[in-house]
Amino acid sequence: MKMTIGTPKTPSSKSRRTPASTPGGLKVQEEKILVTVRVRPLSAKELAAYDLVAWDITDENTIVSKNLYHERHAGPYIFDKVFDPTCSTWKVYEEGARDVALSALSGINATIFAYGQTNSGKTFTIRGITENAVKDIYEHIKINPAREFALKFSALEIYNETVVDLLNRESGPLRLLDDPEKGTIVEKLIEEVVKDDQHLRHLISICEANRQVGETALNDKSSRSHQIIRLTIQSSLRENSRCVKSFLASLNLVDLAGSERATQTNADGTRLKEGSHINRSLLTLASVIRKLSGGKRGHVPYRDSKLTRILQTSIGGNARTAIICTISPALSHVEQSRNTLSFATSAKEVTNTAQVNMVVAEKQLVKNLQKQVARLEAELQSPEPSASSHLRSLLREKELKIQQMEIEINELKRQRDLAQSQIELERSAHKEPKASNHHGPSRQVVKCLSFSNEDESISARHGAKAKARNLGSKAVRQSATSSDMLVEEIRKLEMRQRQLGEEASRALDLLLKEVASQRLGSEDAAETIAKHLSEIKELHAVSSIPEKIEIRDKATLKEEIARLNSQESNIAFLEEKLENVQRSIDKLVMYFPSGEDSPALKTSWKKKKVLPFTLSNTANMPHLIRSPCSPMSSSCKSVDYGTENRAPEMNNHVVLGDDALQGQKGTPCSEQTNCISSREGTPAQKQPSSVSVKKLQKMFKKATEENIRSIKAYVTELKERVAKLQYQKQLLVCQVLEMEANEASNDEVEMIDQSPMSWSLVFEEQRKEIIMLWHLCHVSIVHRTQFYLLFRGDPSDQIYVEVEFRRLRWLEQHLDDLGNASPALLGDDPASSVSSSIKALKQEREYLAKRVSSKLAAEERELLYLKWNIPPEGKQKRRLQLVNKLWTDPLNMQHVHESAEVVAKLVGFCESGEPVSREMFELNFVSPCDKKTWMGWNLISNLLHFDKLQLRLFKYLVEDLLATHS
Ligand SMILES: Nc1ncnc2c1ncn2[C@@H]1O[C@H](COP(=O)(O)OP(=O)(O)OP(=O)(O)O)[C@@H](O)[C@H]1O
Repeated sequence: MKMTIGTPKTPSSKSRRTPASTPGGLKVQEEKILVTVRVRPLSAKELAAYDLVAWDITDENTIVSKNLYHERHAGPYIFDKVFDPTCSTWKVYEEGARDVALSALSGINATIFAYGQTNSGKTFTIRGITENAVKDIYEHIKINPAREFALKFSALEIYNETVVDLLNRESGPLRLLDDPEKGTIVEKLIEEVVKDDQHLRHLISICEANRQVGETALNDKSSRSHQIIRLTIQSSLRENSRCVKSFLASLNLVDLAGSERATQTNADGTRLKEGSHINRSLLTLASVIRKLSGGKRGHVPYRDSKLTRILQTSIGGNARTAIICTISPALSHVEQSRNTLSFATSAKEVTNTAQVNMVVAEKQLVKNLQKQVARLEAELQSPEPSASSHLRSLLREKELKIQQMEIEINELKRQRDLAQSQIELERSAHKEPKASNHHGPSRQVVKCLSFSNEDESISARHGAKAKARNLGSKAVRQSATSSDMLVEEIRKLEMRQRQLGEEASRALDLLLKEVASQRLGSEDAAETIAKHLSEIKELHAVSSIPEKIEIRDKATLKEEIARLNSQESNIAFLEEKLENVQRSIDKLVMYFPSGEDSPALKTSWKKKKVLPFTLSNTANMPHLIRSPCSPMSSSCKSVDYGTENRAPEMNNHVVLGDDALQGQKGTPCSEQTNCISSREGTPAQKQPSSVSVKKLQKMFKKATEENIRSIKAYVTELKERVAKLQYQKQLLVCQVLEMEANEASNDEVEMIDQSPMSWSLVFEEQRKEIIMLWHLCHVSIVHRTQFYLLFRGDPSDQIYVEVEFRRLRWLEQHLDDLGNASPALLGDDPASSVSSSIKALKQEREYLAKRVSSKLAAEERELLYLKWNIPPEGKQKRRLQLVNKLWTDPLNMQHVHESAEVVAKLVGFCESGEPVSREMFELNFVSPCDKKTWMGWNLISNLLHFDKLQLRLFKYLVEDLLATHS
């Protein structure tokens, strides 16, 4: 059967046949391999030997042996073309290779083989084909400016079944690898990007020079190897187009080694070996072709040789293939020529299935289109063909808009009625001048953060809600009152800051006493502590705050912000001092002999959570910030249940209370002399006389150790509270800024109205954005959970949601700008902030994973693993896998909700059963401790880090604001 040859649409092409596969078409085109025969002229040697011409070419497709000696007749052999000795290489290219070769320009793989015995003219022919193909390819590129072409060149040699890179012989033997997409690939084969035709010709010449050649009896420069030159062509339309725009294909130009049998070369051992290898590749090629030409299905031995593995797609695969068989006309080589023609006869029966290869993006495009088609088909078959998902979503959108408009109309109507009734009131007021002003500031609702204590805040909220009801559920903010409230809040915070400072001083006092009474550590330690103490006291003397504040106008508020900002350094100083105290304690703790920290002691410490001192905690607790979920709660409980200091061993009665310590001052105890005088008068004395002095001594030591540890825990707690304070202040500043902004934009409109309905819509939108921002900024998932569960769209949530949204937006922007870091504004190295946020989040997840076993019952755990698709076996622990899945899909609200539920369980959020105050939200960033771990502090550190970034923004904004207003 005659084959059909496709041709790319090139103006220079003498297109005679219908293209097998149009560029861009996806159809798989079946076609036979194009097989031609070229008979070279008799060589000088053959002429000299009076060799006879053994073949007749009866027409352009037929060759037949002359049957000179009336031997068995061979032929006629019919091929796609038979070229006589007078044919030029150009003609051979035009009629036997061109169409196939140029298919590569339109995305179809192409391979041209030269097959024949040694000295028959393979190299001569393939060189000519290559030259002409290069010329045509560049011609085509030139006349197709709309497309962009990218060419890559590679070349290899298979010699003795060893693959060598012809562009880099030194790289040694190359391995063949199987790629699921690309098929067999040659590992580490150099692919040179071709700049132009000259460059390409240069690369070809390098390969020629590098080709393994050897001398045989038949051909002085007989090539003993197979050479494959590969040109990979990618082309795409320069302009975007909706149609398929990018093709990728390879053109292989294959010069095979001599097809004769090895023995015929009269070679020595070495040659035999080469010959056998050559035969192995060629024999495999022949058997592959035989198998495929027979039309039999079954195993095709492609993998039996390197040559057939590499060129697998070219023989019976996704490629267009042409084989030019070269023969000598000489009678002396008639047998070999017959073999070649017999091979060629088989080859022309092989069918290839070429198709246009598109680059991945196009494949994706097609996949998408197929999906779309499938979806549309499904929709067509659905019972409601008209209600496509797109239409439904459009409809929903419209409905929402209508709802919103209705609300707005109602609101406008209501306002009109209100205005009318106010006019009425005004009129009647003129008539009754004594009428009191019922619409004064008391009716205005102020949304504010209240930190004083829970009772206060709750009542404030209730009050606010009651007022809000009076105004018909209208949330109104008015600047003057808000300013007063805010400044008051700031004052409260500062009071608390001072209280914290005082507590820190007290902790230091106690530490000093402990050091003095127990003679712990060195004198240096005592001195250092005394120094810190005086510094803290000094600080508080300096930063004393006026008790009563009078806020009358905006200017005062701005001053307040400026003052507040200058106070930051005091907080930082306090933090630093607490750090120093911490270090002093650490030093002291180091003085204990290592064996002291017995497991029994540890257990006792963990279980009892006793505080050694009455401290000032009991007295101060009501004034301190508490939160049901804050780390404070655990320590508060321990204070409530008693601050008695129990010695860790037995139920002895050693009490190291504050008073006891006071009494011990100046009565140092010396262990070496077994003296227990410092404890005289303490309940320890009441122990039975059988208690040995040594035992008592041990007990004292342990009790002292506990005291120090308690102070340490206490200082930690103070540090956490200072951190929270810091955060609250920043939130306030944010509120102030927001008020200022609102004032600026609403100078004429004094009141900001927002109906509860429109707020709920805004809330939903803003919450979604916040969730996305949390994800992008790697915010703590405990924080996300608490925020998510606390703020569910109540009108009073507005300020919190706005503040959160605002700071996250800034943070996101800041993270975005990392590449162009603006150190002038940001100060520190911002890059570290991203990585540390990610690190902190990772730590947090690890911490939460540890809590899975203790916080969730086995059954509950299993259910969760099932629900969250956690396999029983995996590289990571299941609990970590679970936690790692939480809060990872910000677009899926169900995922978000379920994540929040799991995290809430893990941190024990709200597990105390107490209602959680929104106003206390910012105190709840720390996971409930469990003082056993340091996680609480880790989280707060994370938070601090986060806030420091914000702080820079606030300062910048405040300065900007002040500058604008001044
Ligand atoms: N059609 C042709 N017209 C003129 N000379 C030719 C033709 N074909 C081949 N020759 C000449 O015949 C000789 C052998 O050709 P060539 O080296 O291409 O053979 P080959 O089949 O590649 O041999 P080997 O397998 O040993 O490499 C060369 O000198 C070449 O110039």
